[in-house]
Amino acid sequence: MEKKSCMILALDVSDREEALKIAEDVSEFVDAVKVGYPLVLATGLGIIRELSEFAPIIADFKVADIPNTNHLICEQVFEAGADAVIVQGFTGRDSLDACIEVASEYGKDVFVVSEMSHPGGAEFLQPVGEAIARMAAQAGAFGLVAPATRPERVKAIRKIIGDKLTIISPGVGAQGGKASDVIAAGADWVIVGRSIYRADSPRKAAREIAAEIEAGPNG
Ligand SMILES: O=C1C[C@H](C(=O)O)N([C@@H]2O[C@H](COP(=O)(O)O)[C@@H](O)[C@H]2O)C(=O)N1
Repeated sequence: MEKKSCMILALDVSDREEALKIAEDVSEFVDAVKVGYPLVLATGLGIIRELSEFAPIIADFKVADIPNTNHLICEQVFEAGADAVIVQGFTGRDSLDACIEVASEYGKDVFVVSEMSHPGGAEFLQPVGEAIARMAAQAGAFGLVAPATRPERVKAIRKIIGDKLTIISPGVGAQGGKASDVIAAGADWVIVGRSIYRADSPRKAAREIAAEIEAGPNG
């Protein structure tokens, strides 16, 4: 993923035409589009290849099963044309290895969820987030998902992994996180959904957030 705007669009809409229109309208301001269950369950897996015309696609399926099932899921994800997949890390090293093995066969990337951005993310996952980050680095993952709502956690995780892994951070805007703050804390990309796709003009919203990132936290 080429870093231009440091922004990833979370395209959590459920209409195919709307998804394609928004992706086209904001494509110059985002470095990738994250597609998850809301859009895929509504429109089918083919949307991944359709959207890949506009940007690299991160398939956010939070893959979290036994190694064999993880292997089978990741094969389908990359066959569908995704450039990366988001997996959970709490299932342990063998399950993560299965995802990374498939990704390397396809020349694609794996992002591992270390900690989550919502309030419940502090209950069970945050206490083991740093251990998951270490495991992901040792396993050869491409990157981590870490919360833009807790920039201090991003800073702590960045300290652990150094520049070995890429950090993508959701939770900007609708969840209260600030894009420039979490980039300053050590994230490489922010993931933005509702603040863009619910805006009257998604293109204008994306341009404004990209400008905020460019200007920095004190800009
Ligand atoms: O901890 C996480 C993991 C997960 C992810 O990115 O993997 N996300 C996703 O990031 C997007 C934020 O959307 P919005 O809040 O900007 O509308 C949604 O697609 C969420 O599913 C989080 O929000 N927090």
